Amino acid sequence: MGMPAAGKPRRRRRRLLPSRLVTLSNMAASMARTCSYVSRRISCFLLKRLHPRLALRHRFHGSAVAHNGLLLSLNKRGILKDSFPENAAQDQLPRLLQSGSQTVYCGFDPTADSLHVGNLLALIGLLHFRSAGHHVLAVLGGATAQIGDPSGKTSERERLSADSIEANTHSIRESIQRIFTNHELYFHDGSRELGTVTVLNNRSWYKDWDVVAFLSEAGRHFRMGTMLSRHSVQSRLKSAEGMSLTEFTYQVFQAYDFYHLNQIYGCKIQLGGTDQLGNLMSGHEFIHKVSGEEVYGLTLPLVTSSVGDKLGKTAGNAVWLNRDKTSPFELYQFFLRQPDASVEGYLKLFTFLPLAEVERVMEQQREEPGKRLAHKRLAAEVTKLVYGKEGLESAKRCTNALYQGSVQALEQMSDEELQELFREAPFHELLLEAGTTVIDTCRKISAIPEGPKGYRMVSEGAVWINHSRTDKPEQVLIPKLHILSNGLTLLRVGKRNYYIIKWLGL
Ligand SMILES: N[C@@H](Cc1ccc(O)cc1)C(=O)O
Repeated sequence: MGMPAAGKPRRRRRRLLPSRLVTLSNMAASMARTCSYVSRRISCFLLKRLHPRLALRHRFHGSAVAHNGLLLSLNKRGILKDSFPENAAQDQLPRLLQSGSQTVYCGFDPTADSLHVGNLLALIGLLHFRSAGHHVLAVLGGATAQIGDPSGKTSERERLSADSIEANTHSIRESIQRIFTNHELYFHDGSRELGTVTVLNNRSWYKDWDVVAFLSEAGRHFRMGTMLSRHSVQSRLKSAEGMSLTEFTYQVFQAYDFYHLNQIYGCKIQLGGTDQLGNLMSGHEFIHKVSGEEVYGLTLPLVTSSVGDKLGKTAGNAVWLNRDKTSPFELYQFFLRQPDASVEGYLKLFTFLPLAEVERVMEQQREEPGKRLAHKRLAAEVTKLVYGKEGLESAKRCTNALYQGSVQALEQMSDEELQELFREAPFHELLLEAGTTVIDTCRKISAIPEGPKGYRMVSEGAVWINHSRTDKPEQVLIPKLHILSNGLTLLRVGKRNYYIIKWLGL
């Protein structure tokens, strides 16, 4: 039997899954039935192995989950933008959330080797659902990254090799898991049972499909007119470059993902950025046609800086969520430096502080703006979520070493932290020769202009070594004072130009 034609009255229809998955999910479902008759224990064990989500749904059924007011609270924090179908956020969705634990998903295409702060809001959105007892699926688009989402892009992405997608998937999976773990460790008060989290890769379900079967079965439920009407398609069709068939089909894959997750995990809610609305709609329509299930899309706002730039993309320098690209110190500094006008909004979006606490922090900030308490709280909360307690300590240590003049913090820094600091300050390795002076050192690393001008800069007090002003150019470097016990010298010229010297041959 083929797929029923689109638009026919709804009834229970055959599942649109590649044969191996059909077998798996049918098996799981029939085992669920068997559970109630035969040995519950054994079957549930097998069921859980085959189909962990089904088993969890049983386990959470009836547990004290906090669904009430979740959407309201997300709305107050500014985390929600639109829902699809429109108005669902006022009516059907709150009812659905109150009826018991739901499964919510959000997808991330591994087109780079790390997520960036722009993706953080989607993860935080998932975590709010998790805190309220709902189950969370983070889907890595190992397959969809090969297609390339045209949403929000003005030109087609370069094709990514399978190897780089694989490597990207690996490091993004690590960061998502780290953030989920940090949330559980540091931001969960234990008063409620957290929902589960599962990280999936959509390659795992496309590898079972052959292309002809996929087009023949899933493809026929998509209408060209609707697909062409999507904003992501329209804007690209008008461009000189146009759009490839590959990109055009992207919405089919994301729609099918939602369908798959709905069938296998009972997932009824998908989160995505505002640019994802078209893809969410495609999923909703597809699922509705094929299985008659009602599902929902929720969009999160695009976070921009006070001057309208995409958050974290200022001056072409993205702020990443992997330590080898953006250190805890850099992430901390990024949030610390946000303009005053953005801080309250960011505290609501990027931290889990209760709104009353945000209000209190802002009150303190208004009383003593110079202390920048709100900025510090924001930076600390985000750094702890992304890099954990250790990461936050490291960020503070680096901040103290670099900006607060703490020699002790400088001496305590680990190699990793030093490397991370070197990303901000140039790093030089120099051989320590007998009689090396302050001016020799400054010249070797080109920290001062050549000739008498540079000499004058030192004697007039523009140069600081390990946080002490050093205005004697001919002074010979003294170990312990100018060279720290870890073989380092931190040199500053003027207010902001830092140089780090690692002395060799000590
Ligand atoms: N299209 C999404 C990523 C995504 C991938 C697969 C999905 O099933 C869902 C979302 C984006 O580019 O942000």
